[in-house]
Amino acid sequence: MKIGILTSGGDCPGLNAVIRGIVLKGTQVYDKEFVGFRDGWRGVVEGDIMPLERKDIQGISKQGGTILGTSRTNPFEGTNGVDTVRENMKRLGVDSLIAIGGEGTLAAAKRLTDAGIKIVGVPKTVDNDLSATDYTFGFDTATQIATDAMDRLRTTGDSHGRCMVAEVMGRHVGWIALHSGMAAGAHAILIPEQKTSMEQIVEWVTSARDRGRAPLVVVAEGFTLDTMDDAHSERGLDAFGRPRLGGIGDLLAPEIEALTGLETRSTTLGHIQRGGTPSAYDRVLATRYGMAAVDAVIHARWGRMVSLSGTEITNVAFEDALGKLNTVPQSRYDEASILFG
Ligand SMILES: Nc1ncnc2c1ncn2[C@@H]1O[C@H](COP(=O)(O)OP(=O)(O)OP(=O)(O)O)[C@@H](O)[C@H]1O
Ligand SMILES: O=P(O)(O)OC[C@H]1O[C@](O)(CO)[C@@H](O)[C@@H]1O
Ligand SMILES: [Mg+2]
Repeated sequence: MKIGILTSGGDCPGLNAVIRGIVLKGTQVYDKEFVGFRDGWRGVVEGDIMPLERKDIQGISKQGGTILGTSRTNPFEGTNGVDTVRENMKRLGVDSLIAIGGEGTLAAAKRLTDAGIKIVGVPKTVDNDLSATDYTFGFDTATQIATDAMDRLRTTGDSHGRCMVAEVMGRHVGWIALHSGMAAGAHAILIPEQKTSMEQIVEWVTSARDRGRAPLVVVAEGFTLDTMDDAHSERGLDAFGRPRLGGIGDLLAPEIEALTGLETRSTTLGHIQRGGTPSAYDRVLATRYGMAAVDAVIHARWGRMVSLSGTEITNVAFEDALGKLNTVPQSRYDEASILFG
């Protein structure tokens, strides 16, 4: 019987390194066979597979994206999800699945596991919003890309004496904003966990300006002002019916300019943060996750996700990873806020 691999949810750098780690250890150490399901749960529901032999994964750990493709397909929508998945797996000679994804993918994996499908999870997401693991792969690379972009925004901001607003990803949590903002020396970091007033933002911006600095404001896409009920969304719904975020930076910039008199520009980094080659850290973490996921399959650790604890790779039950999001703790925000203004 074969082991099936899928990548689901938003892509991120390091997915291919996980796939390579799984297939290399699985073929060389355990003599197992693998297939890849195309485009996340879509491939599982539609029985769309591609071969995954050793030759198929050569040299891919440095490649961004995922050779399997990904989607936000809901395996339970419009079909009798569990029966369809079970029948497809049986027909294709696939005994178990390794699902590489974020909290949404793993929530679907948990529902399938509860119904008897054999699944092991691997935590992926640039947002770093999964609990029960110290880090998800993809976060380090995204943070580095955002930091590089902010370094560039600062030189042009300095030249023109402008306030620069940099919008980064982070639907529910502000990890990318916090880390890239700290690394780039931002004068304000705005995250979903901390509603903030326009008055406070203006105070930070003017304080930096009055010291002769060109202020840098970093904002996560999921941030809300204290006057807003929901995160800013003007781009419709995603495949799972959730609002697509993005645009809060464009909303804030003219308000900052109007209230401070300081010329202000906004840049949304968007999917640039998810593209390109993974950092060395993410390649190593992803490869170790992949190899540990095969171990978990061999030891029948169904319904569990490999996770990073300190420097060790261990594994945790899906419910421990999914119970709550890995939000930025108040203490981390308070620590960073000493640097604002
Ligand atoms: N609670 C759930 N039950 C069943 N399926 C779900 C659930 N949550 C999400 N899914 C399915 O899994 C897909 C992937 O989830 P989602 O879009 O949240 O990405 P993710 O795996 O969290 O990764 P990322 O956040 O990095 O993009 C969703 O589009 C949806 O079809
Ligand atoms: O690629 P899409 O579907 O536009 O999704 C964007 C979302 O995916 C993420 O990159 C990862 O969950 C979020 O930060 C962002 O809100
Ligand atoms: Mg997610």
